[in-house]
Amino acid sequence: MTATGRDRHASKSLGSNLHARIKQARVLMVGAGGIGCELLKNLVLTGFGEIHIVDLDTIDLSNLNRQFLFRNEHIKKSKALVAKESAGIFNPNVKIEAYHDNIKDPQFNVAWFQKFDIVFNALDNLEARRHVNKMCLAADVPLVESGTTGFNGQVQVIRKGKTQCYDCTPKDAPKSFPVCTIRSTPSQPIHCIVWAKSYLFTEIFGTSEDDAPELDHSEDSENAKEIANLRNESQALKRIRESMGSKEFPGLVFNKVFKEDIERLRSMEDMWKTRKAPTALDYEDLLKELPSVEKNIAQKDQATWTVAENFAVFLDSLSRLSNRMEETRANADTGNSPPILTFDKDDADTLDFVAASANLRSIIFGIEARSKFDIKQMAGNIIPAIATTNAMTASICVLQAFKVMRADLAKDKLREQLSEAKTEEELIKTKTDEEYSKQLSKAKMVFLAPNGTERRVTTEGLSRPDETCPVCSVAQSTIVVDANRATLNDLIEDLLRLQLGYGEEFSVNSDAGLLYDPEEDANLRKTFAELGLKNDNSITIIDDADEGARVNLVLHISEQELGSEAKPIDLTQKPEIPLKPRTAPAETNGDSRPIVTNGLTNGVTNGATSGLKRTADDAGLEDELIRKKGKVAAKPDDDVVVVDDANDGIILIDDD
Ligand SMILES: Nc1ncnc2c1ncn2[C@@H]1O[C@H](COP(=O)(O)OP(=O)(O)OP(=O)(O)O)[C@@H](O)[C@H]1O
Ligand SMILES: [Zn+2]
Repeated sequence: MTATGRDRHASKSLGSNLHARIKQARVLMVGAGGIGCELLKNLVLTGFGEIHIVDLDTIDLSNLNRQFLFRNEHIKKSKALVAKESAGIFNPNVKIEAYHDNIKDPQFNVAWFQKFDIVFNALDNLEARRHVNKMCLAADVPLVESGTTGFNGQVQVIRKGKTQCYDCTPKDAPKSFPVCTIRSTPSQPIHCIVWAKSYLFTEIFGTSEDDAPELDHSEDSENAKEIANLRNESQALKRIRESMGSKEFPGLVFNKVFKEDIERLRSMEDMWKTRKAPTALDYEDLLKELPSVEKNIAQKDQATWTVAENFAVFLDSLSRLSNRMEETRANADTGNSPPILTFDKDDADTLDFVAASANLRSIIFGIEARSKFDIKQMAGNIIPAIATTNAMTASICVLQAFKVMRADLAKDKLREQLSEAKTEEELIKTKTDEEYSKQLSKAKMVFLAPNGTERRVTTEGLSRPDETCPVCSVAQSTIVVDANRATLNDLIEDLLRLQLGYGEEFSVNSDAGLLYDPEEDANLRKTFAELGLKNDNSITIIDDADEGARVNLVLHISEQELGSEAKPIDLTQKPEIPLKPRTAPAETNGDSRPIVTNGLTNGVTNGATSGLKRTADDAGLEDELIRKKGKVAAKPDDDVVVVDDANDGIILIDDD
């Protein structure tokens, strides 16, 4: 298709104004995985002028079934760079920049985010989502946040000061299990799988179970003694680890965890009054059965293995992993931290070990064994990623972005008209802001959820920011600092007291902790450099005044050498710092108060370990979907809005 042909159709569909804006837009897409590949295709084909892609990962075989920009020959190459190459071919008019980096890297600072008209998140973990949310708030750039889990999907438009941010609604921490259930009283296959993955595997090949998020170590007086016993067991296992590589090693490990520990547990008779007591396994007996086991049993991943088969896979994978540890150790440079292995559902050696160990434990406790295939899903916490869910979600992201851009357009147009009419600047600000809110209220929170046997798209108006949200209900500004000259006292006296009118009761905090409060004045004479405050760091001012306290103020540091006659520290722009809300409106948290309250009909607005697959838990999706489903299901979904203004385009992009 020629460029003009391409433009003609897009312009007709979207309207010439929006289309022109899209062609000039510079957008950022964070994550080039399942949603990202679909989204990039949409952005490129729509004709967004300049697209920047950030992804830290390389392409894996398991990505190819749904991340259609990647092919076999791309395995191990950068996702961002390959996505750029593949999608670039779709539309030569679009400029694409790719970064094979972590979005949390310091090069992607607030000033860098400010270059974009809109940001799209296509991520798979809470931490990165939270980071981009914060950066977009600091840079005052609209964010389209999205996530999918199986058949469920969600898209949310986030705009500073207008809508809820990603952190306005609490997100659940990943599921964890009490340590005693995992270590002493398992009753389900998942308990044995978590034991194999987060305890046995990590004690032998990793660091320590203390790091495993799936294990809840909180003690109460009743289980304190058992937890102490379990610690001793772990210590004993650590000692066995030292004999890795020796002939005795497999027998020592097996006897420890499948015999001695089980016999100790069994001897605690009280525990087994209401439960079936475990039965230890015998290493020597099982060795005798080995010759009868098929050689390629580990490949039969759909079958439920017998005790002997599990034993065979256990020994074989233990030996494969031990050899790998030995090799890593031999190749490691001196001075490095000790070599460790980490569980990866796609790493056959680690999966075989976890599957066989989990099943041996299940057999001991009279729990049904599972196939390796099932265990892979459960250990990887996997809800299968569904290509069509990603595709639908990615298309909704773009439709929502259109609405955000239309709000910008409307605001600019009104500003132009008011300026021509020589309207006062203050009034222009109020009017254009109202217009922006009104237009933005057409954007929606969109849910994709299976509803009975039918899959449906449902929407909900966006809510106003939560006034108690610690992330978005703060004031922000940037300060220029000559770090070798500016002292903490300059910040406090000149900037906070004189320019911003702070009183006596406030504190200054950095990521490292408290820098100043009325009782802590030891740092006053220190310079920013001496305090370790650098470019792109931020400090938070917490107002503790009894009366009229203002919300927290976050100041981003822009380090610059300022001439000796210039002030060593200054604000780039005077921030507006609203008062803290008087009462915490906890009961309104998560409701959908419209972002505009002036009687609009479609009210509303405002308000989903890298490399690991997204789960409902860490994507923070499932609860929210369940919470909303009942409410939105009743909405009629046959509202059709036909727009046929030449400048507004003819396709239907409204979904309310
Ligand atoms: N901090 C980060 N910086 C940059 N990219 C990130 C960051 N965290 C996650 N990502 C990227 O976000 C993408 C999310 O995509 P997706 O959810 O499809 O995961 P995936 O790893 O590609 O596939 P799988 O579903 O097998 O986990 C991944 O490509 C991942 O590398
Ligand atoms: Zn918030």
